Amino acid sequence: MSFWSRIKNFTRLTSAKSADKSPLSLKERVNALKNIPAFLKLIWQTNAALAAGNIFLRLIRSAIPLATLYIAKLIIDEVIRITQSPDDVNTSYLLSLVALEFGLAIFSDILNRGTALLDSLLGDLFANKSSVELMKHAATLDMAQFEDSVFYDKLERARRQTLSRTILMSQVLGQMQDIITMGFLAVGLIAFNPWLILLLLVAVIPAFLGESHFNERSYSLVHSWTPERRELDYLRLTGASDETAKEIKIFGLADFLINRFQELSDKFYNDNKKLALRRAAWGSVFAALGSIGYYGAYLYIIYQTINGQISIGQLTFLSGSFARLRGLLEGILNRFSSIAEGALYLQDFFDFFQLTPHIKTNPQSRPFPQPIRHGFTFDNVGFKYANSPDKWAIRHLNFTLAAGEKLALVGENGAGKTTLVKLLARLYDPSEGRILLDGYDLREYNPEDLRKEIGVIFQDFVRFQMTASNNIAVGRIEEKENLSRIQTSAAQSLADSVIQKLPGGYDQMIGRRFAKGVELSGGEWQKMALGRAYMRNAQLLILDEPTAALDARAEHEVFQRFAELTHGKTAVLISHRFSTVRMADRILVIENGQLLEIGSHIELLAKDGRYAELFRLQAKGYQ
Ligand SMILES: Nc1ncnc2c1ncn2[C@@H]1O[C@H](COP(=O)(O)OP(=O)(O)OP(=O)(O)O)[C@@H](O)[C@H]1O
Repeated sequence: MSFWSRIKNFTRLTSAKSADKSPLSLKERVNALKNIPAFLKLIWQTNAALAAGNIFLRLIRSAIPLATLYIAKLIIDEVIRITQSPDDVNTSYLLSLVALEFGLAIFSDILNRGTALLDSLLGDLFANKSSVELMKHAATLDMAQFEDSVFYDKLERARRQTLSRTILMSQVLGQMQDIITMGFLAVGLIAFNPWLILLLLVAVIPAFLGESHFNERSYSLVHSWTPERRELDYLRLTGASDETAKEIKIFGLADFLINRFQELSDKFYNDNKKLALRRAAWGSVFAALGSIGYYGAYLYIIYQTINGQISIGQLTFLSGSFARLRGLLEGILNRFSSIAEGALYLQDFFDFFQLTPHIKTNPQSRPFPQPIRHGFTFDNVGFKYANSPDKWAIRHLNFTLAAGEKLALVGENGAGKTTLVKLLARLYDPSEGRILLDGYDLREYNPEDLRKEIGVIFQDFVRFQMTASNNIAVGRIEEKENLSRIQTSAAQSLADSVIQKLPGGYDQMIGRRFAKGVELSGGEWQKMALGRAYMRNAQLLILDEPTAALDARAEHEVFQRFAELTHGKTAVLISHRFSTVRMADRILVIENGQLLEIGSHIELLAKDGRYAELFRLQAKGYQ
């Protein structure tokens, strides 16, 4: 088991407040710092050699400032010695010191570039790896989770983290380096006068507290704006994309979208501006305090030099050390608060990995029947979508879809046909009742085994911006190199005639998104999608309005083939066209989520109920 898959064990922290907008407490902020070790482990796991090299170079770098300052002190003292003793003008020691400092400068530059290079390589690898892990984890989650806006906010924040976390990585490593550098410099300063260190701390701490306060405010602001930022992204995309351009132009929607974008972005800008102004004002006050501390210490050192207690070389060493220390300490404290802020964002990242699907593989799962013997039985099935908890999408459904049967679902828009099919494919579990397969609850089977045996083409099937051959192969992606299987499936769904007309044939890129892509018509896309169902060769085939965009001749042909090719297989068809529906063995009429009638075309016509009424209504339209 990789570290990534064990992420949740390392991050048993209070979950960051996802949707609420209240600022985070100090405890939550301190708690978030516990994410840093887990984060460092992730980096180490990404590439141990690069991480070790990075730490090694930084360790060496941390000793260089002290060495440089000390050599400078020796140089100044030597220059003064030479100027004060004209009899001894031997400069070889002086020159060797200058050469040493020169060598150190070159070495330091090489080290700087080395760490920058390792940082960027490691950062890129980390960003790639976390994106991959994010996609992998998202793939394990349930449909219902994708329809939940709180989930989307988490996903969104985690997605943003994958890139910006590389900055946090450099910050954490830089922090370690600076702390060691500071240790070296502090030893020198303490040897001279420990009070100087105290003066330094007093000068720097107010700035640190101010910074952490403002970082926390800024995190809360960004956090609370996640839904609005998602809307901003959506508006930006909708306002300028090939998929929306047509309707935006026809309906003249550009101004409507731009105004909404402007309104939201202005509000965010203003909130941000207020915070930035306060931060700048307080920042100046704290910086002035820091300067007072520094110049106080400086005066003290100068005074000691005038009194002859220390040499000019020591003066430059100490004032240099003090200035470096002040810079370092300020940097460390400020960086500490931005690391703490980064750790809060990291919490979002880990939070996402803590989400677990409800529909899981059951370790004692039942082997999937080969072949299905009796079929699927809906036993008082009811379902509510999590985002509409007050409304039953379907309820009290009792019927059996027998093995080998072709069942058509008929009903008005929103009646619950697609929902029924989604339950059959176990994209969701029923809110009440159960669905049985050959007498056992669907939950007793492994969801992956079930999905392998089901081929569903939804009405909103995906128009993959890929080659023609891949568009069909997605029905059974393991067979993507099996051109003859792809071609056979294409022939069965009538997609072959579409593909033959494409300049690149099966290798033709489809869709407008990428260079040289060819766009298809709605019906042509549908034939491609139908090809996926044949590619699948599953025991249960579900076609959810698969022919809505097909012309009359194509539809007739598609269904004749469908009937021949799925002979003996179980199939569910959803269609508003009764010419198609009547070909099914039985028809289930669904109304407001409930079963109204079920029977063959002949039986339902004889019953003279809703089906007969709708059938006659449509037939009249063709007369
Ligand atoms: N993801 C969802 N979240 C919340 N409610 C949903 C969701 N999908 C569908 N619904 C609701 O569930 C009800 C049934 O929808 P369903 O898509 O099953 O209808 P349908 O019979 O397939 O309709 P159509 O003929 O228009 O495709 C509708 O009232 C719809 O608003």
